Amino acid sequence: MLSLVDLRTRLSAGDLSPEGAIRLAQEAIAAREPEVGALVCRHDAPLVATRGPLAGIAVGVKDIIDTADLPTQMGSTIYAGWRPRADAAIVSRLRALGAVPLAKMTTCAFASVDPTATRNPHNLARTPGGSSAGSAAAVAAGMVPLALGTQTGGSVIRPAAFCGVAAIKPSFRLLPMVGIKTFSWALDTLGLFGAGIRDVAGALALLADRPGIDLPEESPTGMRIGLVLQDFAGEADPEAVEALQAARRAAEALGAVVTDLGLPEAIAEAWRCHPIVQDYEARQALAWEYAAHRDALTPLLRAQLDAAQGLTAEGYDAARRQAHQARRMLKDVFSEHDALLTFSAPGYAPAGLASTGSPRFNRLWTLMGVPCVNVPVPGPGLPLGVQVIARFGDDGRALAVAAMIERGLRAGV
Ligand SMILES: NC(=O)CC(=O)O
Repeated sequence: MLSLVDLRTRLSAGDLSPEGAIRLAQEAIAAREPEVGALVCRHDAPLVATRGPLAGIAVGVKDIIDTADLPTQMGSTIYAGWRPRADAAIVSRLRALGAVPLAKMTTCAFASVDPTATRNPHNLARTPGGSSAGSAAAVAAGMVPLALGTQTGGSVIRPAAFCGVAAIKPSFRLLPMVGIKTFSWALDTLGLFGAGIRDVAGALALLADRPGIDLPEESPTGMRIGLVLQDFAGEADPEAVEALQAARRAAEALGAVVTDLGLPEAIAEAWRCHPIVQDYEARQALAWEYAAHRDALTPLLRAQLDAAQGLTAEGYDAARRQAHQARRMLKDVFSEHDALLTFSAPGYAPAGLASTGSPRFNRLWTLMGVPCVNVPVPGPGLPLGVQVIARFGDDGRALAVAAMIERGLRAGV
């Protein structure tokens, strides 16, 4: 994979030019795209800035995020050829930092659940996950060092786990959602994919203009970590359970105190409320598409919006009250824990391309608005990941604990 940190080191040392770094991405895309299918479209001869902390960094942009110089098609025929007038705020930020938004990446239609044609680079007969399918697959295939995705349920963390890459779904609204097609305004969150935790941390610190988010010189010690099985979300597959235990061992070997933690029922109830909030808002956010182009909607999304027609404002308001109560209770949990450790996905990437997998281990945390980091777990089989979660606004701690666990796992402790 292309490491953003390694590329920046070579660029700073003058061992690599910005044009040369972009060429590395273009060559990798040419080599892997035919079998992976992560891209929707790309610049063949991009303008390459020579100044800025991200000069020479090629970025993949999920195709619900507006770009003024490339079409934004939402993964839907309804928006075939659509050309936004302006860049989304995050794309403008990338350009201001010198980065090159090189390609638009495949997405499930409107960032929901209908699968794309993108294949998992680790096993082309399996899904890369969704809805940020192309972003996760492109980083995993070494095509780009950084990719943007979004998460409403589990669309950043789950594909990152399936593809074996690092990713963060940051605290809610840490990054601007201006210029990104809305599915659920209470949930939609921009996320980042990179080769490793340090790559994602460095990118987020720059994009959010918060240097404190980047990894500290020293790994944190004595971290109090709550290991959460989320049994209300169902069982995880044996390989996911083993990956979680390996992460626990790695954390303990590096001085963390890991305790099994059950969550209060009010938080479990909020997990059940996520789909109500999501689908009630999606019904409004996609009202035009549903009214004017229902037959052109992808089948799973069409069924999802059909079912959403029966949701009530009263039910939506009750779900939001439950989420608010759960967020308050989660603050108490984080008064006794520095981070939580849980599953990133139920197990390996599902076989075939018919499903992008289940967000059942992700959706609660999206509703809570807390920072979530996927840590790839090395192993002989298909990629697996575990999820490190910190309190709202403490993205730097989530990344620091994730980097500690990543280091322990890589060292095989
Ligand atoms: N957009 C989403 O997060 C949906 C999903 O988890 O697949």
